[in-house]
Amino acid sequence: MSYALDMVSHTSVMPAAASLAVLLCILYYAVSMVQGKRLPPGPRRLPLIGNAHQMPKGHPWLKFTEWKKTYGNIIHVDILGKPHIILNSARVAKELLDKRSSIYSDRPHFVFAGDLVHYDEPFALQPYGDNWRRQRRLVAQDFSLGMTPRYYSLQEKEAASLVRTLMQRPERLFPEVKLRIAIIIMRVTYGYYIQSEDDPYLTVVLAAMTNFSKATAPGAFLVDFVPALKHMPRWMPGSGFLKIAEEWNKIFFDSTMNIFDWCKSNLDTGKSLMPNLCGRYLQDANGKMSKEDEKTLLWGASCVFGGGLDTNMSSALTFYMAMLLYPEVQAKAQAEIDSVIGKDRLPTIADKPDLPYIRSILAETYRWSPAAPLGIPHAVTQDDVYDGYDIPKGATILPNVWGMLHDPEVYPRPMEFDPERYNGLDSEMVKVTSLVFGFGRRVCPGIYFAEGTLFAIIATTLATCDILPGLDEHGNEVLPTYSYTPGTLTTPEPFTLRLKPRSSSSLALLADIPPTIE
Ligand code: HEM
Repeated sequence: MSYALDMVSHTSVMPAAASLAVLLCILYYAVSMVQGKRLPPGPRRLPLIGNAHQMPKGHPWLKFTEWKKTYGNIIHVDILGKPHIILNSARVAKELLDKRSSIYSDRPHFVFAGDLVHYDEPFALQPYGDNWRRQRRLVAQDFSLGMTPRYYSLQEKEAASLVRTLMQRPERLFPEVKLRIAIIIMRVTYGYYIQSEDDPYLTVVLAAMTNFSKATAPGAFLVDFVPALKHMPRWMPGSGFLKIAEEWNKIFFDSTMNIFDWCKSNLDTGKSLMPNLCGRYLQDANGKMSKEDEKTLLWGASCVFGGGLDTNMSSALTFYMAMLLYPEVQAKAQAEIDSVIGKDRLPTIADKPDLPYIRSILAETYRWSPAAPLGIPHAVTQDDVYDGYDIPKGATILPNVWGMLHDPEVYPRPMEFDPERYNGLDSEMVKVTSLVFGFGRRVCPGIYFAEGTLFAIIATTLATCDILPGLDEHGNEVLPTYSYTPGTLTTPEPFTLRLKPRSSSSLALLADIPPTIE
């Protein structure tokens, strides 16, 4: 969200005068389009660049939350002529994004990431329309509430493996959480079992995700502000970004196609483990899937990794961080598990209805630090009016989910991690999940699946271990601070922990879970 002033990257330099002229024309046009409208209030704009200079680089949700005091629940900012509407209240977000979802379900258009690298082939970034709908249906069906129990045992096994490894090698906290979540996702999407961090099917998809962050980093590519540049001849100085786009496009296509092809060709050999998303639809088609349907499945499936990895990882790490900072919460959770489940077995995901305090910890994890603090931006497809304000067609809509979940009037002492604020009531917890997983027709299709993975990690860790702070070189305990990476998806900054087995029987229970290779 820190568009503008740093926008001319080293990758997209072109003759300055020409680009400036094009930019000015576009800005003039864009500004004249919104003139005469009664836009929501917002910080004072400068000519042409609008509010670009005020957009915070790191954690814009904090600034937007602060702006709420001055401008209120619905704020307009102009970034180089592009209108952005920030929603600071859950009520307004729901009224627009849920109730008016027929016009608020588009995505902003990315020129570099979308038109050039084609990251908008998967439905998560597809414009609202038939293609989006067809892909989404396949994924949403496979991860619907009724379908996710098929994956419980996998999620439980991987949670146990995670805990076993972290007991021995706590320094692997971040990479191990990532690996275990990646294993789960690859297995349920393609039937493929990642063997190690160096697995080429994994490394290529991680490379594609890294490039995606760079490609969508606000201001990284001038072509996003001057779309005509995408037609630049390749011999012209400053066209280097076209070469980058081509390279990243290849990595992205490889990351999507190779594993899909593996799944397709290993259905009959039995190596592609069932059930899995692609395998299921391919098997149902019995070799007669049309090219078009195959393409829909290919791109739809590719969203699972992109949508599920960093988000789940962020929440799992937030949980560990919270347990270090709130040992009393940890102790209560362990007491609940001991009294409901006992010590003769590990809790399972199916035990969730009987463990309200663990459910509250999960809800509080989402609330305390939502993985996507500003959700994923929507765009509006036609002019609209709300509360007397004009919302122009094409505006980017940014729900400030972090701000909504840290509103002291709704959540007193919002920076405290306090699972008791829900009184064990699912009706209160759902108010959190109904924001954290997004809105309207775009709501996250992986919500039940994500909850399974996180519940398994939380319950297995608490049942078997005490979660203790890491030690510095002098043997002193080091507590983490609430500090998060910048970006659309945010993750805790590195911290350390130790997992101490609660008893020999908890070690034995973990040891009883078969090794993760199936
Ligand atoms: C803690 C875990 C997760 C969180 C917090 C989360 C959050 C979100 C959010 C905020 C959105 C944007 C919704 C909107 O546009 O309003 C989203 C979309 C999406 N999520 Fe998740 N997600 C999580 C896990 C997953 C998982 C496990 C999957 C795998 C199936 C997944 C797949 C997707 C997809 C494909 C979209 C795009 C939906 C669309 O554009 O139609 N997510 N998620």
